[in-house]
Amino acid sequence: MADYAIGDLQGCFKEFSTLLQRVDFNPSKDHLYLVGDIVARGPDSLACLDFIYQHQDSMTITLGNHDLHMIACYFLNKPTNPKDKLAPIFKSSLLKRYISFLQTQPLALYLKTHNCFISHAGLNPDWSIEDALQHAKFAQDCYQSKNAKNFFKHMYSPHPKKWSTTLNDYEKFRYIVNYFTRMRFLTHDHKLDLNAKGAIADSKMLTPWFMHKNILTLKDELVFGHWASLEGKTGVNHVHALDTGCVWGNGMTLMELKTKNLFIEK
Ligand SMILES: Nc1ncnc2c1ncn2[C@@H]1O[C@H](COP(=O)(O)OP(=O)(O)OP(=O)(O)OP(=O)(O)OC[C@H]2O[C@@H](n3cnc4c(N)ncnc43)[C@H](O)[C@@H]2O)[C@@H](O)[C@H]1O
Repeated sequence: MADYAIGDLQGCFKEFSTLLQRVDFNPSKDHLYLVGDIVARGPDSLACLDFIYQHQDSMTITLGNHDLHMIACYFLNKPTNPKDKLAPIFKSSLLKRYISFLQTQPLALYLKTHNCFISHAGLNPDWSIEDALQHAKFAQDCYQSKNAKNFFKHMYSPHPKKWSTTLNDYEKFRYIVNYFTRMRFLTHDHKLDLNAKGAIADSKMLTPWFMHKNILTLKDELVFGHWASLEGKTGVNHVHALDTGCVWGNGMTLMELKTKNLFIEK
C-alpha cells in the first residue's frame, strides 16, 4: 500500500500511464494525489480525465487553474481555447459526469500520515496550514454550490490584491482561487504577481512564495505543481515542485510520499 503524488498531466496520458506502470500502481491498495491541471494543452486530456474518473476511489485531484477554467467554460457556455485541445472532452457523452466529478475535488488537502500539504500552486506564506484548509473549504463550497455558475463568472481577475473580512463572497472566492491555483512570485508585501512565470533568477524584485520565512520554517512537507519553469527545483528540502513541464517537452514527475523517491518519465 503506497501513496503517490504526481505533477501536472496537462493531457499527457502516455507518460501518465507509463509512470503508473513503472510503480506498479494498484488501485485497490494505492492512492494517487494529482496536484492539478490534469487537462489542457497536451495531446489527450480526455484519456487522462476518463482514466481518473474510472479510478476515482483511488485518486484525488487538487484542482488547478486549467481544471477550473474548463469547469467554468462548461458552466458559462464559453468556447474553449483551441490551443487547450479540450474539444474531445466537450464532445464526450460523459461531459456532464466529468464536470460533476471535478466539482467534487478539493483545492487543497493535508495528509496527516505524511505531514504533507498539497495544492496546485502552493501555500500562501501568510496562511497557516489550518487557515489554508479553511480558505480552501470556503472556495470549494462556492464551486460546489447551486450558485457555482456565478462564482465562475466572477473568477477571472487578479483583484482583490489584499484580504479583508469586508470582501464579498465573490471577491473572497477569487482571492482564494488565485493563491491556490495561480501563485508563483509574491511582492515584498506578499501580494501576488501573476505576470512573472519564468525561472526564479528571472524576477529579481519578486520572491517565490516558498522562499518566504513562514514557509522556510515550516515543519510540514509541501507538494505543488503549476510552475513548469522551476524544472522541479525549489532549493528547499521540504517543498516539492512536481510540475516538470511534460507538456513543454520535458518529463512528468511522480513522487512516492513516504520515501520521497521520484520517478520521472519523458
Ligand atoms: N482565476 C483565473 N483568472 C484568470 N485565468 C484563469 C483563472 N483560473 C483559471 N484561469 C485559466 O488558466 C489558464 C492558464 O492561464 P495562463 O495565464 O495561460 O497560465 P500560465 O500561467 O501561462 O500556464 P500554466 O498554468 O499552464 O503554467 P506553466 O508553468 O505550465 O506555464 C507557464 C509558462 O511557462 C512557460 N514554460 C515553462 N516551461 C517551459 C518549457 N520547458 N518550455 C517552454 N515554455 C515553458 C510557458 O511559456 C508558459 O506560458 C487559462 O485558460 C486561464 O483562462
